Amino acid sequence: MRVLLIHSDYIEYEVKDKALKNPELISDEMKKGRMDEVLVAFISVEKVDEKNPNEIVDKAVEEIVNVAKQVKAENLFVYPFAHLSSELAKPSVALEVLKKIEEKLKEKGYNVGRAPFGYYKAFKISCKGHPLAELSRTIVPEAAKEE
Ligand SMILES: Nc1ncnc2c1ncn2[C@@H]1O[C@H](CO)[C@@H](NC(=O)[C@@H](N)CO)[C@H]1O
Repeated sequence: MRVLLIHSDYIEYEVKDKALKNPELISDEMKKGRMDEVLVAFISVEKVDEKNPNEIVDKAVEEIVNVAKQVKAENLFVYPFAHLSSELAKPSVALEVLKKIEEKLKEKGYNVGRAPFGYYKAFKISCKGHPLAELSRTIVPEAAKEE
């Protein structure tokens, strides 16, 4: 999994078109969204993550929470982003992983938003620009490390 973390004044998105034949079913209210004072996690779920999706979810949650504590962010935003890797997991696995990350972050007490999966989206983001405002993480299942 590849994660790009941007500590932002805000992020806003607008769904434009389907990018998959069967994108996530969404309500009209999910077609646009905005979150302020937010740590945004752009996430590419990778093929190697299919070896142990649950482990990847837990590791990603741990990494995101670590950064959230450092930058004192209480609002988190999970953004499906298929552009951080050339070896993507299949959409069915990726969506489940992203939903579980959202769920577990909420269980830890954060306000969590998530952009719809499987769409082309316009988005605007305002990076805060401090030294920890732009970070990236590569997360790999233990099983893959032994190969
Ligand atoms: N392995 C994966 N990890 C994360 N997101 C993934 C994915 N496979 C599919 N998606 C979602 O489907 C859209 C088309 O690839 C993706 N759309 C995007 O990445 C938008 N930024 C528009 O390009 C994304 O919503």
